[in-house]
Amino acid sequence: MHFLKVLTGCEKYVKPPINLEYGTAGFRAKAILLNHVAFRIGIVAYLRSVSKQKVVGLMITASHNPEDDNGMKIIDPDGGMLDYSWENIATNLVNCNNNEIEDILTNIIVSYKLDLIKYHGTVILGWDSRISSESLVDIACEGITSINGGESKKIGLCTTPMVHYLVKCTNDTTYGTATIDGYYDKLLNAFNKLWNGKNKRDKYKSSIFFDGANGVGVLAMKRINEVIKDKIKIEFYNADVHILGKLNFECGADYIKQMQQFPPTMPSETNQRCVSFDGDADRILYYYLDDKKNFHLLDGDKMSVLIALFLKKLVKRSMLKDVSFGIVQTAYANGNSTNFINEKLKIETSCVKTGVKYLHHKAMQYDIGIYFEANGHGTVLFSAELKNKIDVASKDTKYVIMNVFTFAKVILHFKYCHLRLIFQDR
Ligand SMILES: CC(=O)N[C@H]1[C@@H](OP(=O)(O)O)O[C@H](CO)[C@@H](O)[C@@H]1O
Repeated sequence: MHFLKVLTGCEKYVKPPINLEYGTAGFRAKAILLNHVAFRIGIVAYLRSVSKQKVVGLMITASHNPEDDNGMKIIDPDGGMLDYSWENIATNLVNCNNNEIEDILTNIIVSYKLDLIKYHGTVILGWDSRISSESLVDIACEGITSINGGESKKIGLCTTPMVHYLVKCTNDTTYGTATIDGYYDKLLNAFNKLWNGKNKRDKYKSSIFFDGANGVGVLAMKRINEVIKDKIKIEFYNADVHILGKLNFECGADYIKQMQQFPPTMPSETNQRCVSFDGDADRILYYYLDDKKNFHLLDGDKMSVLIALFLKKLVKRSMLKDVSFGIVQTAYANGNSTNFINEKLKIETSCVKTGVKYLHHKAMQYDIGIYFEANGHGTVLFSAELKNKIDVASKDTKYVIMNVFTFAKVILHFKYCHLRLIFQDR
C-alpha cells in the first residue's frame, strides 16, 4: 500500500509543535492550530469506517468554547461516541511526525485486518457555525479520500445531535430516515404525539424564551418553530448565527450555568420559562425567575429528578413489573440531588467520569437509564427488553398503557439525540 496522498497532505498541513489528545469531546484547540488535525482525523474516521464496514460521522465543533476555538469528534456507526479503543489511535496519528505516518497506518491496517480494496469507508460530516468550520471540513475531506478514495458526505451546518442521528439511521434504517428532514419529522411527530396525548395542560403557560447561544441550534429551533408555533410561543434571543464574535458570548448554556443569571440580552421577566442551548445544541438548561426575582436553574441534576419522578409514576400506573431504574451522574452533581434520588425516589445512582460517553455507557445497564451532567448534556435510555415488555403490554387492554407510554416510546427513538424536553406543570 502506498500513502502518497497521505504524505502530501501531511506536508501541506504542517503540524505545529504541540500535541493534542482525543478527549471526551474529541480534539479541541484554537482553530488556527487544527488544520493538521482535520486532515489526520479524516484518515482516522475513514479507517474506523472501513474497520466496522459501516458509515461513521465527523462533527466539527468546539461546542460552548469561544468562537476562535474549534474541534472534531468522530461518531461511531451505532450513533454513539467513538469507541475508547480508537481514541489512542486518533491521538497517535494526530501527534506523530510525518516520517512515522506510514508505519503507524500500516500497523493499524494490519492489526485490524482492514480490507481497503473490498470496503471503501464513508464519513458523514457536519459542522457548526464557526467561521473556521468550513475550511476544516474541506481539509478533513482531503484526509478521508487520501488513502483509498474514501467517501465524504457533507450534511452542512447542523447540530451535533443531527450527526449522531444521521449516522445511526444510515447504518440502521429501522431507526429512522437518514436525512435532515427525517430528523425533524421524527422529532416533530414525537412532539405532536405527546402534545395530543392525555397530559393535562391547564396550568401550562405555552411560551418560552429561547437562548440559542447565537449558534446552529437557532436554525434548528427556527425550523421547529414553524411547525409548533400554534402550540408553544417561542421568543428567540441570541439568535445571530452569522454575526462574528457573538457565538457563546454572554449567552448559552455554559454562561447560564456559570453565571446563574439570565443572558443580558434576555428580558428579566418573572415566572417565564427560559431555555438555553450551547454552540452545537447538545446541552440544554431551563431556568426562570420567581416572583421575588430569585434565579432558579433546572440543571442536569434537576432534570434527572423531574424525569425520574415522571417515569416512575408512569411505570407504577402501567403495572409493569421488574423495571430497573438508574440515574447516572458525575462528580459535578449536586450532592443534595443524589441524596434525594436515593432516599426519596429510591432510585439507584452511580457516579462516573465526566464525558457523555461514560454516562451513556453506564445508563445502558438499566431498563430506564437516566443520565445528565449538571451542565445539561443528557438523555434517557430504554432497554430493548423494556421496549418489548411495553409492546406486549400495550396490546393487552387491561394495562391501558398506550397513552401512558407514548412518552417512553418517544424518547426511545431519540436515545442518541440528547433529549429535548419541555417541562409541563412546573
Ligand atoms: C460530548 C462530551 O462528552 N462533551 C463534554 C464536553 O462538553 P462540550 O459541550 O462538548 O464542550 O466537555 C464538558 C466539560 O468537560 C463535559 O462535561 C462534556 O461531557
